[in-house]
Amino acid sequence: MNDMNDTTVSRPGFWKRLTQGLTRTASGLSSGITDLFTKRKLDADTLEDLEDVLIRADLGVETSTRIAEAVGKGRYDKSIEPDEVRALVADEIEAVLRPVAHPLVFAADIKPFVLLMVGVNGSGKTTTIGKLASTLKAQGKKVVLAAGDTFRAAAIEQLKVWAERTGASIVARAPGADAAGVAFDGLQQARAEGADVLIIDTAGRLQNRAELMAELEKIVRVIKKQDPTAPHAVVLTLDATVGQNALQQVEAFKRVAGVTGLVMTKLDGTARGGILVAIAARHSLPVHLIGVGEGIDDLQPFEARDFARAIVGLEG
Ligand SMILES: Nc1nc2c(ncn2[C@@H]2O[C@H](COP(=O)(O)OP(=O)(O)OP(=O)(O)O)[C@@H](O)[C@H]2O)c(=O)[nH]1
Repeated sequence: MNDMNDTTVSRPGFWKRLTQGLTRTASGLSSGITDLFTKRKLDADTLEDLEDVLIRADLGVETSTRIAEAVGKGRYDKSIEPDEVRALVADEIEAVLRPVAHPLVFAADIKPFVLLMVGVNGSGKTTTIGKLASTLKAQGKKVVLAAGDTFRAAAIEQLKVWAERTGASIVARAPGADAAGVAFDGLQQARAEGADVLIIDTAGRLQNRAELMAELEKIVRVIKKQDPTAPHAVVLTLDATVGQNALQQVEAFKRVAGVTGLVMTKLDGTARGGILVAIAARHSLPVHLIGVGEGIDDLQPFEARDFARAIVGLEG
């Protein structure tokens, strides 16, 4: 089995990118906690304020309430250091995230392993495909990319660039072509080449949900004609900056495409990175990777403890 945790980035480099990327969320949470617990006792009021700080970072009402309760347990009317509160909050967040932190595993006994990438336009699908393709190539795997976002010429071009960069094969047709046809050809080529992994890009026009649904369903149908067990993974990319809207996207793509795991990008672009915690609490879907910056190296394996500590501004 191969997973995406085979990272060449060193631990200090990884931690630096993560904390830098999460600065906006961390400073909101960290200073919120400092303001609340400096020279103040822990009581119902401070806990309510703590809950508000957590909700403002988009952790969701339910999770925020639970965390505030856990922090308060056995500590009423005592003074408590902000750092202790940060540590308690981080522990609670880690407990929510630990069950969902799973690397994307490409089972070696499935050949080709078919990965369907879904997500709205601009959510980071292409960057994720590039990252996965280069990691797989570095592991000596043979990869085929299928340019199934036939709606936009730029999407096809971008994927071609990634194929060139990583040495993956690519199957593409002209803009406007049938996406399911591209997926079908992609699987055929992957089989003919004896490829290990086929990654299929798809369009993400959520504004036309009926059409998108029909297109994704058709892609899945034609893939199954060649391999009834495929797709073996359906990964949804989510842009963290859309906030609560991300929860609706998860619902929609779960229904349409049977999502098996998530990648959350652009956590560096928001002070509300707690949305990942809200999604984890609500959907229990595996989170494979997180994006904390523009570069491909900013797309990192998702580690529950590191994320939990980084978003409250604690050291690793
Ligand atoms: N700041 C930041 N930018 C990111 C991150 N991930 C992706 N991006 C940028 O977001 C933009 C969209 O990413 P793409 O990978 O092209 O997204 P896509 O979903 O394929 O988008 P389309 O090709 O437009 O459908 C690009 O400019 C990326 O560089 C991230 O974690 N942080």
